[in-house]
This record gives sequence, C-alpha cells and structure tokens, in this order.
Amino acid sequence: MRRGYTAADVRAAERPLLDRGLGETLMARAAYALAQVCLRELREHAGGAYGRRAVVLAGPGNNGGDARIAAGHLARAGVGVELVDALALDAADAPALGRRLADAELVVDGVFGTGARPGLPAALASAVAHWREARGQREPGRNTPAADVPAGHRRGPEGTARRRGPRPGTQRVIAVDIPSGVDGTDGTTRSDAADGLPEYIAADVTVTFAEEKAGLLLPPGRVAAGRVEVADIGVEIDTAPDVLSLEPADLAGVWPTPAQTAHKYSRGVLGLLAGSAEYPGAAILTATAALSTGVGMLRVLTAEPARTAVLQACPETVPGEGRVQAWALGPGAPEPERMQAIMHQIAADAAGSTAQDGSARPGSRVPPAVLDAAALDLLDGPLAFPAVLTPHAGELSRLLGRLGEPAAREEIEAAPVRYARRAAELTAAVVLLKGAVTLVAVPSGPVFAQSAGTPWLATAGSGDVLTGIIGAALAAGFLEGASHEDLPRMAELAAAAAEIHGLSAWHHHPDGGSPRRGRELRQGPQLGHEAGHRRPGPVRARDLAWAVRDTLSGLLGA
Ligand SMILES: NC(=O)C1=CN([C@@H]2O[C@H](COP(=O)(O)OP(=O)(O)OC[C@H]3O[C@@H](n4cnc5c(N)ncnc54)[C@H](OP(=O)(O)O)[C@@H]3O)[C@@H](O)[C@H]2O)[C@@H](O)CC1
Ligand SMILES: [K+]
Repeated sequence: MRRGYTAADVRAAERPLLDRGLGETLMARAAYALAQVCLRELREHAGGAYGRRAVVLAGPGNNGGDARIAAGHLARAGVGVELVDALALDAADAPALGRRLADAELVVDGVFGTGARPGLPAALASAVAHWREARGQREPGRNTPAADVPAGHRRGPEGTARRRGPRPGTQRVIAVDIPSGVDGTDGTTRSDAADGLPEYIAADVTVTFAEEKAGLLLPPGRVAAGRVEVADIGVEIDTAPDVLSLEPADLAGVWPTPAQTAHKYSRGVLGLLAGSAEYPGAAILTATAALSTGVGMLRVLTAEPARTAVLQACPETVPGEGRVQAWALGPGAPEPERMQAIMHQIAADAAGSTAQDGSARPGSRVPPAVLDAAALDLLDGPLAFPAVLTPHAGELSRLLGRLGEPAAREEIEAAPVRYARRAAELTAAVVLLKGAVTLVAVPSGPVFAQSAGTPWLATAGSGDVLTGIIGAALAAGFLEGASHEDLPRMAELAAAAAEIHGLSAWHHHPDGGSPRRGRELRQGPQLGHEAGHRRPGPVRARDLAWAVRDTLSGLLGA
C-alpha cells in the first residue's frame, strides 16, 4: 500500500527536528540520498557517471538547497555538473538552456518542493518547452527499438565517438521531493495556464523525503512523478495519510475469498438490473464480469429482450427476483421505475421497519449497492443506504448540479479529488470517479487513488465491466449486509476492483495466449516513462470481462 501525506503534515512532522536545529542535517541526508539515486540512474541508463553531463535546476527554497548539495556530490563523482538558478533565468536565455537540458544525460529538478504554488515561472516553462522539443526531435517514436537507433547515437564501450546529446531514451530526469509545478498535497498543477507552456517538469524518478506526498499519488502529479523512491531522512509522521493506493501485492489481503465451508448462497448473491432493448450488451458485460469475479450466484432482473440476451451469453445466470447480498444497478439504461423501486426498498429496509411495539429499528444492515450510469441520474440527495457510485467526470458534473453545487466537467477534471470528496459528502456514499487515475472517496477519511489502467481502457463497455467486479466484491464482502459504517471497507473493495479492472487490461491476451501470472502480475505495471516497454494493446470490453478471472487467479495465487 502506498500512503500519501499532505505537505502540511510532512512539515508538522519536521517541525520538532527543525526546532532542535537539525535542519541542515535533514537537508544533508536528503541531498545524499538524492545523489545516490542520480549516480545509480546514470550507471544504469548512461553507462556510468564519470564524464556524463548533468544540469541541476535549483529553486530559491530548501528544495533548491537539496539540489545544490547533491550537485556537489555529483561533481565529486566526476559528473560534469551545470548548476542553474532556475528563477534567475532570463526569457532570452530559455532556448539555449532548453538545448543544454536536452543534451544532458541527467537533469535534476530541484526548483520547487512542498512549499510551492503550482505552475512554473514563464521563463523556466519556456526553457522546458524548448527542451521537450529538442528531445522530441531526437526521439521520433518513443518505442524505437534499439536496433533502429542510428549508429551515431550508440555509445562505444568507453563512451567515445558519440553524437551530441544522449542516446534516445537514456536521459534521466530526477525530481527532488516532487515534480516542480505540481502541488504536493492535491497533485494538481496551475489551472489558469493559457499560454500553452508546460506547467510542470515530468520526471522519470522522484526521490521523495520521509514519506510520499499525497500529490505524488494523484493526477496529474502521479504521472509527472514517474517511479517514486522514498528516502528515509529520520522524520517520523504519526498523522493519518490523506491518500492511499492499493498495489497489486495488496489485493490478496483485501479481496474477499470463499470460506472452506461455503455454498453458493453463503458466497454472496448479486442482483443485477442492467441493460435494455437499446443496450442489451451492457447487461452482458456486467454479468460476465461479475461471473468472472466469482460471484456465488447472479440474479438478473432485467426485462426482455435483454434478459434473454444475458441468459444466452451467461448460462449460469438465474433470472428473476430472490434474496441478494448486493445490488448492481444502472448500466445500459434499465427501466428507471424498476431501479427506483429497488432503491426505495433498500432505503426502507435500511431505515429499519417499525417494530411491533411501534419503535423504530434504526440502522438495519442491508445489501449494499453499486450504482452506475442511468442509476446515477436518479440521485438528488444523500442516500439512506450504503452505496458505491461510479461516475465519470461528465456524470459527476450532472450529479453535482442536481445536488445544488454545479461544477463543469473541466473543473472536475482539473481538481478531481476535491469534487470526488464533495460528492461523497453530499451523497453519503462512496464515490468512485473514473479517470486515468481512478479516485475512490468516502464522506470522511483518506481517498484511494488507483492507476493500473491504460488509456486503452477508455472504451465503451469498460465501465459496465467495472460495475460487475464491484458488485461481485460487495456481494462476497457483505454477507450479513452493510450500513453506512461500512463505507470505508466498501471504498477499499471498490479501489481493489478498480485495480483488478486496470490490471486485466494490461494482462489480457485477446489472441488466446496465456495471461501473466503470479509474481509478475503482483508487481503490476509501471506508470509514465517507465511504462514505455510494456504497453497493452487495444482493449475490448468483452475480453476484459473474461480476463478478470485470470487476473484474480494470478493475484490470489490460484
Ligand atoms: N523542511 C525540512 O525539514 C526539509 C525540507 N526539505 C526540502 O525542502 C523542500 C521544501 O522547501 P521550502 O519550504 O523552502 O519550499 P520550496 O518548495 O523549496 O519552495 C519555496 C520557494 O519557492 C518560491 N516559489 C514557490 N512556488 C513558486 C512559483 N510557482 N513561482 C515562483 N516562486 C515560487 C517561494 O517563494 P514565495 O512563495 O516565498 O514567494 C519560496 O521562495 C522540500 O520539498 C524538500 O525538498 C529537505 O531538505 C528535507 C528537510
Ligand atoms: K522539485
């Protein structure tokens, strides 16, 4: 599990050490750890450290202080270091600095850290734009295989006979604590930027101090940070994290698995209301995903002709009503009246039917529900039963409008954590906001941020599959029903479902090849630049729904 802390909590944890006069000691430790990572990256990616070129961008605060001390360590190891005062940069010098940045084997970004306002000063942003352009010219395609690299780019055994600039793909960008331009706490960058210039410096590796900052787990900071390495500098944080991320290796400990003595009813029954005459496919995808997830039984309440379509595609499905341990409502525009009726019934059960002596029986445990797509359009206030809502930004925008706090889709995309949290408060539900980084918020408590996915997952039907996985997890995880007190556990299951959904896209083999298994699967995909050599291809929602079974088998060690 990755844990991200607010910049304020990290500062508060450092405060007693600073009061004891240990500021310089902390900075020395941070800089030493940073330099070690830089030297290792040079050895691994540029064939060595001695004689290689580094540009160290240093800002006005302590982040710049870390970078300046690390620059000294690098110089003593024989690296040719150019130290740049990043805020003293003149706009006229930006193109030349951009070229020098492109020519370096190593760039250290020590401009801003946890004390920063998001965004980059204009002259620096212009230099970064020139740098990107020069790198782009040298790297026509990010996936250029080594054999296609022109001979002039290849390094001889002694690093001789080189063309100007590092070989494509060998430059390493190391961020100090957090990529400059990104907010340490919410991961956002400047939202008012209209000049088209870069707003942050994207890194291959971020060396962060004490603990991960929440902004490293959240979009777009998460992608900007590349791989994150935490350096222990002797600062202990005893407050709760603000953001959590489940990693593939965590899933076996989180996911509900059947007891030895289980039978199909005690494994959890999921009631599904999905699909319509226009969209029967959504019901098939949600049903397939729930069955691939290993639900004990799936009851489908959908009307004809979607019902027959589901029964033909998934013969295990049981048609009609009956007892269920969880509900999945909404994919494929099923009848609104039917969804309303089911939600009213769960709400009435949750409120506690009046006992025979007339007293209320509050807080009854009821089957939790996952509400997707058309079901979201029926909500206009706090939910009286425990639920997971699964909007994308557009659906969340409509929902927030009905809840009296309108927000445009673009506003939500620029600050997704804030709006996911607010929607969770207003609906008293778990809100899973889909995106490149999927966020799972509860009315109060840490947010989960999951990013196993790939842009290929943004395809019709993908969300129906996620609903099926979440529904199956709720059915297995809440055999005795749930109340609002269970929202944190429901959020954990929804986050795990999002991770499994994303991993299934990375690991499914539509051509029938065997899926990745065991250890390789549990290590999970890498984000950002690291992902370059392991990309999934196009994803079909139908294949995804099937692949969930192999992903889970691999993760659970089956
Ligand atoms: N504390 C500790 O114990 C340890 C801390 N450590 C390190 O310190 C880092 C935090 O350092 P920090 O607090 O000095 O803040 P930092 O991010 O360097 O920047 C502040 C400066 O930047 C300026 N500025 C900001 N944004 C700007 C913008 N958009 N555009 C222009 N200017 C902007 C800002 O100006 P101002 O806001 O005052 O006008 C101020 O001058 C932390 O990330 C870690 O690396 C480690 O050494 C371990 C021990
Ligand atoms: K930085």
